[in-house]
Amino acid sequence: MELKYGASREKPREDAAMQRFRGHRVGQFIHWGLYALPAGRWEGKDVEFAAEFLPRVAKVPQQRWEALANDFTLADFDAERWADTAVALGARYMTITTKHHDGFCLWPSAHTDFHMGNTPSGRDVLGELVAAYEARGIDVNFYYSVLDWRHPDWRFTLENDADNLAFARYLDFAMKQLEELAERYPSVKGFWFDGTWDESVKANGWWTWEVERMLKERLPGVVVNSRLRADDLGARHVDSNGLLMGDYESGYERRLPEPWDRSVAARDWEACMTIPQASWGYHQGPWAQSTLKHPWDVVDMIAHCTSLGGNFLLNFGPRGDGSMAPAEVEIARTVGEWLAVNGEAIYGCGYAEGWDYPGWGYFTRDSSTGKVFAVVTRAPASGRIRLELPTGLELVGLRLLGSGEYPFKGLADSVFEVELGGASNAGPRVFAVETSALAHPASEKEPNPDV
Ligand SMILES: C[C@@H]1N[C@@H](C(=O)NCc2ccccc2)[C@H](O)[C@@H]1O
Repeated sequence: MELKYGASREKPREDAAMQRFRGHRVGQFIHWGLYALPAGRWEGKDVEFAAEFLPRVAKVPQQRWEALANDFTLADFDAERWADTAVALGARYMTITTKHHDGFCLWPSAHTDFHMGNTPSGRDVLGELVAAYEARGIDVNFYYSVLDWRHPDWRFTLENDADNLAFARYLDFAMKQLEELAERYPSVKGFWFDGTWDESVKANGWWTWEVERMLKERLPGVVVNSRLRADDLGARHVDSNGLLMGDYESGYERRLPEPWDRSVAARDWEACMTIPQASWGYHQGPWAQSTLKHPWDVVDMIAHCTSLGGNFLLNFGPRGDGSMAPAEVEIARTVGEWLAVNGEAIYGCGYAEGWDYPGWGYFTRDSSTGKVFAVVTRAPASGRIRLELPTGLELVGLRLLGSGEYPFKGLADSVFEVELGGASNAGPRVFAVETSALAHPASEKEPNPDV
């Protein structure tokens, strides 16, 4: 059907900026704002919900929440140290919350009084972060919440003309803030929009289309997530013709494509993930701190995303004083050490066409060399994995990354077995899989009939 505000293309972007973003595979998400000060605790009680939702869940009066800006001293904020955490993680890009749902801005915005300029330090947090990360060759993306609990013209629904007039003023305010971000920080590589699920935004697909157009006009190459977009009829992420809006699908929040499904690989996409079970902002309570993910589970998620052609954005929630939480830094270090040895199977890699899901982990393929990797994240109890190659291929070499040539046994045409031995304390093993065409015509693999 004819859409004025639908998808702007039918196929994935193939320009250099998008190829760069796609090849990054691993990003660092950062949620930092006033919510890091109470850190999930209000009036002496732990609020067992996402820390960045505290003002809503604890029904904090607006003035009391705004007063937190006076305590936002940045006593231990050091952009260089944050950027060093991204290097330790092996992240190739970082996405920072410029403004979350509470409306507080990490830059001195000319369009509101609720920003860093009106805090004791007055520091331009965004400016310091862009400089520190880009000095280390890490691209910076901006998260921006369209949802704004504080702005008087924000509306969840549009019930009457007064609502429409107010929300038009709000959309104008948000557009001006986005123009301001593009103007002040022109080296930014992408925008990650959030808070676009309400009826008010869905009824203004034109505005979401205009935002994407404006950013791409001012910042050629900039990458925009699908979560910004609604079409003429209010369809989100994917328009009413089934075409992806924005440049990559961003619906995977605290979840990955389950079950593993090769159809996901048809689009660019990114999954974002918390380190605690369910808080993006730092939450000091045992409800969050007792649920931190194991580094090897993070590695599994990274390989899962890569195997389906997606990026993985791991979230860090710095504390109220600006320091990174030690437990999160430790996870970053462990994952980064794994990537330092095995990143060859992740960076610049994606879906391995023709290689079935093996169950014990994932196959990935280097998008430029075609080299295939086996990432073993769930070693079977048998201590061995079965490598089933696409029909007509035979295994000519196996290289354990970080180690060297590795033995294997042929069981049948295109079926091989690899003894893993005990668990590795260096985390999931990765093998580079070298194949060649079978000398004799391969017998077709027995298809599994629909029994
Ligand atoms: C990337 C995440 N998206 C924001 C969000 O509102 N997600 C939906 C949500 C709804 C209810 C509880 C927590 C999160 C979260 O606060 C993070 O910023």
